[in-house]
Amino acid sequence: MTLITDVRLRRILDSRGNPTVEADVVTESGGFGRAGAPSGASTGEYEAVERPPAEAIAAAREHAVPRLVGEAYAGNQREVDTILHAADGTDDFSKIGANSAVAISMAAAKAGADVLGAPLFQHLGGAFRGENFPIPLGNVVGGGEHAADATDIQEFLVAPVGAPSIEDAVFANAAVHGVVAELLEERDVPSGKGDEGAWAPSIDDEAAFEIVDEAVSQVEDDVGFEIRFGLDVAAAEMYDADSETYEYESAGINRDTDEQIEYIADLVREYDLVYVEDPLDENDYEAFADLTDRVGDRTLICGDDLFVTNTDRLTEGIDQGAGNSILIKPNQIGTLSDAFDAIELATEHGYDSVVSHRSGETEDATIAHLAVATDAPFIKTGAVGGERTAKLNELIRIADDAT
Ligand SMILES: O=C(O)[C@@H](CO)OP(=O)(O)O
Ligand SMILES: [Mg+2]
Repeated sequence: MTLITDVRLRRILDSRGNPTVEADVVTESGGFGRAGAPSGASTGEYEAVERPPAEAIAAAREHAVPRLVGEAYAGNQREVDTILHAADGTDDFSKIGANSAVAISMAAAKAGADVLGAPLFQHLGGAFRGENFPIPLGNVVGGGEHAADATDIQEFLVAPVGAPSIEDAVFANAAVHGVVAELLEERDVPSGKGDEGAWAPSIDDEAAFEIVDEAVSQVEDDVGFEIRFGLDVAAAEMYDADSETYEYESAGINRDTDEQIEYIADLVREYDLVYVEDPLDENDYEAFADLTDRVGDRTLICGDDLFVTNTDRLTEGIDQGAGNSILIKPNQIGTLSDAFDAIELATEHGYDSVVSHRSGETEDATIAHLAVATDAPFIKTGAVGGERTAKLNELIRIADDAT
């Protein structure tokens, strides 16, 4: 029933207004799945390769589609993803593009779920999933590669750790986003939004810490459950290999690796941060391990550009004690099966998985299902904005048995 009878690929717009790949997968019995590839701005050096969409589509039509149509079963995700790898033939999807690969992989999963008549999370995770929900990390202030003339730290992320339900959690994050706007206005700081819908004011990181800390406390008092916050430093974007320093442009400060470790450890203690992503350069496992030694017992040290959802890189991290958490972005590695493998390896070794959006997104909500299917403790998918709320609202629907 899930034999694939058609795969169609097209260019659509992503949230930045750039083209991206959308895939439709149709099965013999009329099952249908559609998925769009997201796209990063602060991409890791070791990610699978995103090709220009028109080229990725042409290459996938030539090499992958003929191997799938009439040959593969959408309900057999491993088979679909193995074929995508074989059709590509490289280590990093540089032939058909990780954007074509991930769109087809996710569309096939949805077509498989459609034939089964099951919600996607159940098709992917089994009958006993759907009870636990990830804590949503909501980006409320940001800069870095996601907005010009804003904070050096890329993302200030609200974590409603005490929320009694996913609905309460999602609304709490949106409330903090709203209070941040009020606090900026009180200080006469004008602000637009960055790529992920976070406020992107022209302030330094110190001011951002004060504002987010205050906004979190206000909303915590209102809602009556614990809310904390964390960061995506995206430090690889700040790191200058020649001077071997992290450049904080808005503050006019450069920190060497030891100073960076000390600075982040101090922030963790001062603000009781629950989460710190990419605090150090993507090539520096050793510094990650050092920081994890110091504060890994009280916060998550998460590798995004460090691990790129790649089991080889995660294995290296596990061996060295680098971090205690991994960001999971299916398009970084190219298929859902690969993303699953990374989550399973992480779980086996006590690393928390954080399923994540990209800064360039579509309305696709697959990551909401992936997080529930794998029982991931966190999801990072923004706080507001249509392409972000697509995932958040899908989590609310899953909890309401309405998918
Ligand atoms: O760095 C990140 O974690 C992501 C998502 O927030 O950004 P981008 O998609 O630009 O890599
Ligand atoms: Mg990141």
